[in-house]
Amino acid sequence: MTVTEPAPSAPSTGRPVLEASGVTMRFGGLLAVNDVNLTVREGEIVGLIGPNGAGKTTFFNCLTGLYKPTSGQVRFEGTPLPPKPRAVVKAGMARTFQNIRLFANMTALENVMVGRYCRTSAGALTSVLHGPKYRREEAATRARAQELLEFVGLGRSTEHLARNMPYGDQRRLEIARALATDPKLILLDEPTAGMNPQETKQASDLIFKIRDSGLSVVVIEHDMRFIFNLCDRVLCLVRGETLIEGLPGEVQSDPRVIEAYIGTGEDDDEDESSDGRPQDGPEEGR
Ligand SMILES: Nc1ncnc2c1ncn2[C@@H]1O[C@H](COP(=O)(O)OP(=O)(O)OP(=O)(O)O)[C@@H](O)[C@H]1O
Repeated sequence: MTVTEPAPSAPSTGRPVLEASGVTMRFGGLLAVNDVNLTVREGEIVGLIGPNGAGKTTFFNCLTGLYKPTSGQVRFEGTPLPPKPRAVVKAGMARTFQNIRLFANMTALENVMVGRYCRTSAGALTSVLHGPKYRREEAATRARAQELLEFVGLGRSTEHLARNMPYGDQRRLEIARALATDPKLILLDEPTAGMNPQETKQASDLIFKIRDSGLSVVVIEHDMRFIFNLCDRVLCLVRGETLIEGLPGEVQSDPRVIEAYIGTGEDDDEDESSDGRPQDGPEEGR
């Protein structure tokens, strides 16, 4: 796992935005996440890595209110977060999903406008009557959505239907929609999955730009080069538990991390594909 470019410098010790303590999630007899702690500070980019089934997405789901953790607590800017997705978004936390979840038959602009509605105040009646308040808010929502599309590099695709957009653009559109909720923290679940190297580079540039605009970022990825070049800190989960949390260089060189991904060699017959590559290994620089 070698990295050619240096990792960005670690941010100053900003205020904690997100504090997860002792988060545990059990599905019947399966302990998917076990006593995981994570603090994300203002302006930080934190990476979450681990082999398939390590509990990364389950942990994200606990942070964003999709799952009520079996035990543990999630605090956002010092206040406990109720395990409800809407409350989490209102508090200032947005996310994207491993599998793209856009409104396929809506335009890029409409998709981003949908994300914006959690911050508008026009009630149902005002919306139906299309009164002046509704029209003012609608115009502001449209303008902000346009601005966000430009921010993510999709300024020329506003009227394209989401389903007709290239894969990398759809991922960027999802990020724009998440940004439309005015988050302080954004969680990205495998933002470069299926991307070619050029799209991956653009994704990393966009995440730096998001951080530079004042947000904190947590990102799940299997692409190790991407993670170690991007993040200020990295948390590695294995079988639902924290294996190590530290600076990218520390995590990258920890033999337990390498072992967790590629195994000790004892199970080679089971773990390797026919061409000898580990099936569940880190996808470096894909
Ligand atoms: N809703 C659920 N019900 C039961 N088991 C689940 C559920 N969601 C996840 N799991 C199990 O919890 C464990 C952790 O899964 P999770 O998807 O969080 O891992 P991951 O690290 O995100 O994996 P990947 O990198 O493959 O996306 C796995 O064993 C998975 O099968």
